[in-house]
Amino acid sequence: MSSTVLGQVTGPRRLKELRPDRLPALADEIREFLVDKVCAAGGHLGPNLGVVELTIALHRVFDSPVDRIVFDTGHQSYVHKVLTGRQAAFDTLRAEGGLSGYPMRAESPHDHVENSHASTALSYADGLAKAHRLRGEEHRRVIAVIGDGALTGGMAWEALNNLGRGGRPVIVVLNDNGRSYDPTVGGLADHLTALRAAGEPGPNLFETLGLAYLGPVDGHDIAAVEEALRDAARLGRPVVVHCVTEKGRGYAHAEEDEADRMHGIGVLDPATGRSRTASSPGWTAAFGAELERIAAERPEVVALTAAMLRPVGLHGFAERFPERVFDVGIAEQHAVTSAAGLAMGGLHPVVCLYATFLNRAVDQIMMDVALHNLPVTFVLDRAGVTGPDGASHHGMWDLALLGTVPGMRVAAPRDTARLAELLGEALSVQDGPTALRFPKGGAGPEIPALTRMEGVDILHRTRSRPLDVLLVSTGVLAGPALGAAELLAEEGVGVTVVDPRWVLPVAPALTHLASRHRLTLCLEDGIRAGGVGTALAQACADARVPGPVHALGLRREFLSHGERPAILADHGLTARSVADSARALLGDTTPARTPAPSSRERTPR
Ligand SMILES: Cc1ncc(C[n+]2csc(CCOP(=O)(O)OP(=O)(O)O)c2C)c(N)n1
Ligand SMILES: CC(=O)[C@@H](O)[C@H](O)COP(=O)(O)O
Ligand SMILES: [Mg+2]
Repeated sequence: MSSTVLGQVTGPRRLKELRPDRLPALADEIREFLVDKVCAAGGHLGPNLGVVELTIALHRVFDSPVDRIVFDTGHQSYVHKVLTGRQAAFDTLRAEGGLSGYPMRAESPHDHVENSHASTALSYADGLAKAHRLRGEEHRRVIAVIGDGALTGGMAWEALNNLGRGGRPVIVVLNDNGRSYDPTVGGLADHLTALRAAGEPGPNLFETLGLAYLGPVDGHDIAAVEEALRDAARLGRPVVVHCVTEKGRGYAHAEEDEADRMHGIGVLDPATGRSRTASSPGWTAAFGAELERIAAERPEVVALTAAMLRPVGLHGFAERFPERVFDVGIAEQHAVTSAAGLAMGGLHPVVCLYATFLNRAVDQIMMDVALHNLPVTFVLDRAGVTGPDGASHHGMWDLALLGTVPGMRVAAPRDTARLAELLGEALSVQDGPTALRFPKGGAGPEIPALTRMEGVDILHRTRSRPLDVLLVSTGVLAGPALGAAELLAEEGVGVTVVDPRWVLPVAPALTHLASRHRLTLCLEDGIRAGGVGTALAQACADARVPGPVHALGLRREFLSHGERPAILADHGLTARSVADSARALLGDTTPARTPAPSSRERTPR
């Protein structure tokens, strides 16, 4: 028999067999395990340290997977995975082919929701409970675990509106640690603070909507949580069990982390809590610094975040201009339409999101901002392949989605110099929305242009060679494009590499340049279907450009977690793969001649 309590817990059944007096030791061992594994791999440490006792109680009271335990956002499901037989897999946490950092149905029947976008759990629970009723499976309980941050998302209240009236016995476990990254904002936060103080005269928000309310419960007292969960299950009606927890509990470096209680960490030294990886100045910091600089000169510039002030680089802005930054909670739809209001009121709002979370607010961008030609600028961090956060975190849809929005202009800087330039250009646009997108992490070296032609940067020309291939690179894919040009030039292939900077709508100069080359390839760190390459192909067809236009981008698939470079390579977005694609596709076209340079190319800057 294993010498540790944790070693004996190979699944929920063994957990249920443990004597209650063994549970504190189990909790301690789980915390030690989490610090060890998450510091080694990176991931969500603070959120999971906060739900150790809560998750133990959940799996002792309920009978997963017959009972369905649904985690909102899913970043706090590591303890759930430890207790459902996956301890050994934690050495592969968030690695390609390894354990996902979120529930993953292929990993376990105990996992249900893989989407890491917040505020969805109560809607899943509502649907599951309806299905159980209609299928005669009402013995299966439905438990949704939602954080106080996720509860600030509108979908959660749409679901509560239905749960309260429906009478279906859904158990909502509110994991209230008082924060998302920062302390949770808004009137709801104030209400929860009053409830946590165990004193809210009269019916609270949940009871007013028709749900029962049990709490506040000390979320770190296993017996108390078990009792509350059993009481909730006996009620046979929708109920909120309000558990008060502490994010980062039990690991001093997390508890003392003023920023975000080690919400999400890289590889750390567990003894010191310090990063083991050197981080180069990244895109996010460059954006934040430039926005601050511009805002100092332009009082009409304001900024919005959806509960991610520091992750999107706005903390400096907030310190300098506290009255001009708005944290709306995890509420991207509200953020966008509130920005429309700010713009209608004469300001120039900058809505700062991770690209993947833009998906949630496309209608608001389309019908609340673009329809009214409002000057709102969207800054999309983590655009393109992100990597370890997996399928619902890759920022791979923004180009295709924004390409459908009339009047939307989208820029993709190739380096931080262009980021500053394009942010300034975006904030000078007053007759419609603009968007700027850049990837996660470190920004590479500056890539200067040879010349600029009607806004399009010419990065490389193979002199005195036929105009065989036009490589249109978007954003940071300028690097692989230039690498491919070098490889092709060694084979006598004439290559021109251009960076349009403003990638949507298609720059007219691009169709002109395409008309002078045998083949055009467009590289994009986004889904190929409906992306920039598709738009360029359509523009070239409309302009009767003879040569073929091919989009090199991401396949229309949900991409699992892994490392960004490997995923890009798998999609043919490396210098060698691009050269191979060009060489193969050139074979299908007729050889070109070496024409004189076009009069449209201005003198080098
Ligand atoms: C729609 C959406 N926007 C933003 C995020 C980024 N995000 C991940 S976790 C998190 C905070 C969640 O806070 P809470 O629900 O209280 O959970 P806790 O981390 O406190 O356990 C945020 C904003 C997200 N996952 N989904
Ligand atoms: C769960 C969630 O949505 C965020 O915590 C996200 O994982 C952060 O991603 P970064 O680590 O790229 O900031
Ligand atoms: Mg929280």
